[in-house]
Amino acid sequence: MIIQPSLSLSPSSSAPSLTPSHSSSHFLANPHTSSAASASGRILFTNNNTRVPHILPLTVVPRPRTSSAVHLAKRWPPLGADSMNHPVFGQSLLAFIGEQDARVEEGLMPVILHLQAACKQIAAVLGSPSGLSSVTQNVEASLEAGSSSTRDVPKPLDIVSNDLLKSALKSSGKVCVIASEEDNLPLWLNDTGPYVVVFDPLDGSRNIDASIPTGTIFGIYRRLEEADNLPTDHKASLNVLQRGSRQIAAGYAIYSSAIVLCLTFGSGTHGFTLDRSSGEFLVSHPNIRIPERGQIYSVNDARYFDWPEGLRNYIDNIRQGKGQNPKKYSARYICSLVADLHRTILYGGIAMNPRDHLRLVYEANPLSFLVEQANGKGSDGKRRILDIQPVGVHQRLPLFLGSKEDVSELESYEDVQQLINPGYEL
Ligand SMILES: O=P(O)(O)OC[C@H]1O[C@](O)(COP(=O)(O)O)[C@@H](O)[C@@H]1O
Repeated sequence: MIIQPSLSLSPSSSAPSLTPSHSSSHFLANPHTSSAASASGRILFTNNNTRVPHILPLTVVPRPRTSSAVHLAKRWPPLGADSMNHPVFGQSLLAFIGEQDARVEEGLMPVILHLQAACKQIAAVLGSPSGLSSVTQNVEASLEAGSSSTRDVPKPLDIVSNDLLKSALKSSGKVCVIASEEDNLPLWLNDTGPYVVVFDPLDGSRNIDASIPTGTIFGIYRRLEEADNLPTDHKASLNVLQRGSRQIAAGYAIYSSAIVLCLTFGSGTHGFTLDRSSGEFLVSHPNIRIPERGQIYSVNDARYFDWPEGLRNYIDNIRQGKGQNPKKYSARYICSLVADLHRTILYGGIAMNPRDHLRLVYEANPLSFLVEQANGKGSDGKRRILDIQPVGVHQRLPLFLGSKEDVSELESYEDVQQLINPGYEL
């Protein structure tokens, strides 16, 4: 069985197409297309004044078993025999969350399934020529903003991704409130949805024009029933500003040479790779364990001279093999948080941004929860991320994620948070 969104294509459409006017995009559906095409999220956008794309409720469609697991095994030789011999290797996401006892509470399943459908749709748009046509628009947007930096200018694909996720979460019927990086305020959806979802629709989008990997990040909480009788604005804030330790699930999707969805439901972290032939996410990285210690650090070290002494000493030491690990570390920095973290989760080491830049609510908290569930550690350099009480939806902080021993060693230098934050141009 697979679950697919009851949506599809205009009969004439075989590839996603994004009109130049992203703000009026509309998602068209045709129930007669093949399930693989639907599940891979082929999308047609047209200009018709409808801002939020429509995603209809999910339905279950029978599907014969395929040899997808065999293809996956060929694709991931570095995982080794352990992962591939794991009993859930190659299982579909639906089977994984549906068949494993108590892995996911029943009410949460529609939320996860709508989220994964939205991620497939985002991936489809990102991978389409019309998605790439946003390059021109980005340049124009930058010029309009009177700056060479596009940091604060949302790109068309940020907005499209945001709209897809919002529509998906709304359609699930299970979400009372959402908070997105792209929206100033939380959005109250309904009074009875048992879940709260926070998300960054498209992290790393400054890289998009060069086809560098990007990602979607999300965290899920239970609705605070004790706030039910408060005014909407108030209860919306309280619900989205819960401590990260209260998350019941979190995930990210990385859009790269493979599209991988990493999820935790509070008991381990698992990776699912999109099988393009069937359009399904299949278990490819069961029960990920970050190595206790790695040999890679990831940071924008052009900022070295703005760093405090503790951080400079730490990086100087691990580069030279003078840290707790006698091996010399290598540097890797993509400047795309999800991609830098995904590598760190698989290979070990530490990924960081020491300045107040990344967002607590929808970046640091979900990623820390995933990392902890994979045996790693998430810190702001002084405190466990998941213990910090958020005070604002878009609150920023320094972030250090990765192998337990590497993050603990970093913390032992104490003075590791970059306090100078001039706002860099690139
Ligand atoms: O400029 P820096 O400090 O290297 O920051 C890069 C980080 O910013 C991000 O691009 C996120 O920034 P935005 O949320 O402003 O897009 C991350 O993906 C990346 O890790």
